[in-house]
Amino acid sequence: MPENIPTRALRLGVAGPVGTGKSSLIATVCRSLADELRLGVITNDIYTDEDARFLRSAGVLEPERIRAVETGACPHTAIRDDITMNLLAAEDLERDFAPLDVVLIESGGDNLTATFSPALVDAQIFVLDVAGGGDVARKGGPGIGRADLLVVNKTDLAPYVGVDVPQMVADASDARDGRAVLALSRSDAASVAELRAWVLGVLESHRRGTHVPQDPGPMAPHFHADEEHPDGGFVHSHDEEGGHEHHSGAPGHVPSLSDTRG
Ligand SMILES: Nc1nc2c(ncn2[C@@H]2O[C@H](COP(=O)(O)OP(=O)(O)OP(=O)(O)O)[C@@H](O)[C@H]2O)c(=O)[nH]1
Repeated sequence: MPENIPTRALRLGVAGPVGTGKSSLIATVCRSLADELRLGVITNDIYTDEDARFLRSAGVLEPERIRAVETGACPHTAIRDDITMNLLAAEDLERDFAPLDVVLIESGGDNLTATFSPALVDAQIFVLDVAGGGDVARKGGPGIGRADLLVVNKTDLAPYVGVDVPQMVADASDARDGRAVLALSRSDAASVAELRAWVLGVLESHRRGTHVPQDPGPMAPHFHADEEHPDGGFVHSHDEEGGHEHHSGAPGHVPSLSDTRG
């Protein structure tokens, strides 16, 4: 019998580039599970509560169960390096609606390689879509390679964008050493049923105390444009321990210790 059976809700992260369908996937999960599970949602946006408002207007949960975290800057930082705002939001939601079964946390969607800290979520889904191109899955990165589930979303659009879905799924499976990949469209009931079954499976092992949160690893160094910065922006890198640094310089600039901005 495992000793650490959790008493709190399963926290499930949903990450992926802008517009790949994270909010819609959360709406789909809520629609398919709201009758049998007690759910809550937290969204992350830089300056707005746009995603929370979308989900509230979709009517998939009571509006009060959907909370927005406004990160102010670098939304990936709020799910990886300094997770305080999200942890407080999750704890508040769990206290206000106790007991909850699952809290879904949507990332800000600002970067292809953003991942959640395993200190914030128990499991994470990384969402790509076919409209981003069939070769995206081959490019790898921590979310694509090591999230608990990779979703290849909007498969209904594949014929219009010339993407071979089975090939994209096979490429993704290769990049993931066999970890789970799901081809999804919100209009394809069979794929929605697979997503639902996956969430229930993770919840079951979370409740048994046998689920072990995995760290996909830190995101790749990337450039933040900033008009007021003398170099036009700065390079943002994350280390294995979850810290992060800002360095002066344009894209391609190799930072040295002396130009670390902290
Ligand atoms: N055809 C099709 N469109 C979809 C599907 N899922 C989402 N979309 C559309 O894709 C667009 C982006 O969806 P969102 O759910 O807002 O994507 P997101 O990743 O949350 O976007 P950000 O929060 O801005 O990063 C919207 O126009 C959705 O209606 C799908 O399965 N099929």
